[in-house]
Amino acid sequence: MTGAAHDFGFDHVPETDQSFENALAKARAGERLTVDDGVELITTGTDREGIDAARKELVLEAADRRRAEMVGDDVTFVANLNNNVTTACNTGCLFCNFKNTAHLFESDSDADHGGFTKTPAESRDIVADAVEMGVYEVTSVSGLHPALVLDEEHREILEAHDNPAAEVNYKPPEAYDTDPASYAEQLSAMSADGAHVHSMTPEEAHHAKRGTDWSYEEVYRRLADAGLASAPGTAAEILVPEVREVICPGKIGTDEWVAGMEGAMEAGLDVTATIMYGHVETEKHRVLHLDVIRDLQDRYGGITEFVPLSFIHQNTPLYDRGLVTGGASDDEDELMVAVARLYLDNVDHIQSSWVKFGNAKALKLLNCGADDLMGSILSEEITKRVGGGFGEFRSFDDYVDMITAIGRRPVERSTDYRTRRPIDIDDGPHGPTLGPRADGTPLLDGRRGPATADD
Ligand SMILES: C[S@@+](CC[C@H](N)C(=O)[O-])C[C@H]1O[C@@H](n2cnc3c(N)ncnc32)[C@H](O)[C@@H]1O
Ligand SMILES: Nc1c(NC[C@H](O)[C@H](O)[C@H](O)CO)[nH]c(=O)[nH]c1=O
Ligand SMILES: N[C@@H](Cc1ccc(O)cc1)C(=O)O
Ligand code: SF4
Repeated sequence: MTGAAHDFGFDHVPETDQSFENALAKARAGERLTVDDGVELITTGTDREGIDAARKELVLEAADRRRAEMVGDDVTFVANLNNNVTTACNTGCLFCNFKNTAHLFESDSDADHGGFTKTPAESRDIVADAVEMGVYEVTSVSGLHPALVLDEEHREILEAHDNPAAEVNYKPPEAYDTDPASYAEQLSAMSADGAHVHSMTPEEAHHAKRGTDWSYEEVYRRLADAGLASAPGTAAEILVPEVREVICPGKIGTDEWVAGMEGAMEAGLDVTATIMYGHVETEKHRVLHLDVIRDLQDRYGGITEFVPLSFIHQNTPLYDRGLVTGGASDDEDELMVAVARLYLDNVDHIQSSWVKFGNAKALKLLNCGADDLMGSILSEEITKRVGGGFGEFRSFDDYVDMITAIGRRPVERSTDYRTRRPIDIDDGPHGPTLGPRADGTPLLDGRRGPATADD
């Protein structure tokens, strides 16, 4: 926990009855790891202060070998676009600078908040342009706007409350400059041109069922009927209550996050899973988090990939209030990816996120256990707004250059990884072929991605 500026008095500290050597031997033999094993590997031994460089190399090597055994040497990526609907959110997570307080979006506020809300028509136009360019997937994650509801039936239920703003975090669309309409209308707009819509984190699904007794399965079924194809497992952060109390006291708890993911899988959707690490948590919390994910996957099996999201600290309340002094170190990033690969023996794909790591480190992580290099993205907002400086898109030629530079084979994939196309590296320039309108034409030729709508 290099970033933590305080002793938070956590109950979970990295102490074990295991030795580093035994944990490494189990990892190399492909045995299922315990939490203590994971802690020994991610700390390079609790018997030593700090990270031991030689031991770290042994852990990375074991993870790289496991990656090769599980999924081979291909490096995958997807042609995708981020289309986030709104930045309005009152949840107040202390690591997030994506959101803006929702009352700033009200018609009677003249504050310049710098955020946005899109109407379904605007979302549709943005996605249609991207699909025309060859994009396969649209990833959409949004603030919990008080006017956003699941569908019209949900709106009626919320409006029937005596004081919906106080009781169920609901305000009518008329109160705002821009009406985001319902999740169902947004999903229907984003899927209209044939894109795979990857959206609705468990936190958003919780917002989409507030004030009702609907199950997560029911909610995700309705969302799937409206056009949702798979769900991102963000909002996970660190799935240990004592950490959530510090960094996101307004968010759903660990059990609720798990229930949301179960509901999505019960509704037949694929999901991803994430961890956001490198802030106040200890190495023990990181491994406890992996244990929650492995257990969920044992029971449901619908997690297609695990995405380690390294905390970007600039412009966040955690940093501004002096609770952290920075994010994870390079060693911590490498060990997070490696131990995720070794611990999650039931999740095939580990993603290296260039948005969070930049190109050089993202490539290095492909030799530490990761096998997927995310997506073209075209317009990235969450990391950019928080101060991350690694840009907003990667073209297919960028992907081919980067992946061949480390001696691996670039493969375009579908969101669910079930369709793959190895890229013929001699046949450039390269473009997507799996999207509904993709014909191999390059996604971008040095120009910026499609425009985004702003309030
Ligand atoms: C911004 S939220 C949007 C979706 C929805 N409001 C939710 O919380 O699920 C999506 C994810 O972005 C990630 N994120 C936000 N701020 C971040 C930061 N400073 N560094 C790294 N990841 C961050 C978190 O993991 C969060 O769950
Ligand atoms: N790692 C990040 C992602 N990953 C999402 C992927 O690009 C893709 O949607 C997923 O692999 C499913 O196909 N998205 C972000 O916005 N930011 C990231 O850091
Ligand atoms: N959009 C999230 C990350 C994300 C989204 C979807 C995923 O499947 C995975 C990760 C961010 O920028 O932090
Ligand atoms: S992480 Fe999501 S819920 Fe939390 S403040 Fe940011 S947008 Fe809102």
